[in-house]
Amino acid sequence: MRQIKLQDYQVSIGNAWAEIQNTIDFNGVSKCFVLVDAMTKEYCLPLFLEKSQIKPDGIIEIPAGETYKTIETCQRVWNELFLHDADRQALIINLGGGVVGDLGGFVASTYKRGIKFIQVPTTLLSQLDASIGGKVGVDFLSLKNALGVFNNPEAVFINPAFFDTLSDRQLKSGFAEALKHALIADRSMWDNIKGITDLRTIDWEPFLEESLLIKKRIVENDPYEKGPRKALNFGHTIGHAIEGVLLETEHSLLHGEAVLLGMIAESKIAQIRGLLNENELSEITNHLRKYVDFSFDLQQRDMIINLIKGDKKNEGDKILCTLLNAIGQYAINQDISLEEVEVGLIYLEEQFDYSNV
Ligand SMILES: O=C(O)C(=O)C[C@@H](O)[C@H](O)[C@H](O)COP(=O)(O)O
Repeated sequence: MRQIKLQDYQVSIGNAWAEIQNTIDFNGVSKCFVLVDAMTKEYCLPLFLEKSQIKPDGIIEIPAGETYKTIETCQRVWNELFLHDADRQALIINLGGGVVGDLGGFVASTYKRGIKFIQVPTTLLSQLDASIGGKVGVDFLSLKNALGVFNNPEAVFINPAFFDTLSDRQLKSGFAEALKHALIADRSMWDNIKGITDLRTIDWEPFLEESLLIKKRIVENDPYEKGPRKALNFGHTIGHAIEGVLLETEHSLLHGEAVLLGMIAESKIAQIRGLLNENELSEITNHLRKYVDFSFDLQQRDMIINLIKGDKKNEGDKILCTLLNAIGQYAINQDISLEEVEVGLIYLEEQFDYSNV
């Protein structure tokens, strides 16, 4: 078991099951609820209850999938908490992927002006991405995480044991966030990661720790994303827009898949701006493309552009994107034009020839 200490909470990686009950006891909790979605209820909850020996006062279930990361789903959960007479000493354990963690954290942060919560992320994506940094929220008007707050959990329990419940597609999507951490901050991690050929054989505990230490450094330096934390949004200006547009279509993508596409398109923009050279762009594209084994459709350009214009990082009319200026180095607040976005999207289409799915 490994531990990462952040300013006001701790992340345990590995078998720390008994620590979950200890955290509940330490916090003088009146009632404890476990939030699951339909998938984690079936595939993760039995293992979680058996190993942690927790006896929750209620299991609250929401439907699975990004389309349910909405304020309407929050209302259902708030309603359940009221029905169970949850008071301000109640605590929610969010057992699931990014949607459960982000939405559950938001529900907890706003219920009776805030109750405590614990994150038990079950997907590779949520373990690497949403688990630390305190960003909680929901989507709105197709804009990803448009409503939300920064609020830290009491503790985070990460366990690769849950990866047996993940499909290869989910695993690859989650891996995108590790690729992102390496690309923005660690050239040698990138070189190592390029050597990985089979995600199922990774020794996860040290791998997760290395990747999360990058994120920890960034979020502790800038918890409210005034500056350097924007580095973590590399690939997200274009990625979030693609994800949002495709969300309700038959070609919907997982978050990490959209971020992979975003990282490729944004690397092309960095190259035309002279931040990356041709070789670096090819190296990034050639490695990231190994994880792009899904089709995608970028034809709804106007909608993609509209969502890019609504990105949280923008200021006024300026689209402020995070780009790479070398492998392992980032440049925030890059004021990119719509023409450059178009070049990035065309580059993506050319790489994969998925423009006519
Ligand atoms: O923790 C962060 O900060 C990140 O930007 C991590 C992202 O990978 C993550 O997807 C995040 O939720 C996106 O944040 P948002 O504020 O752009 O919605």
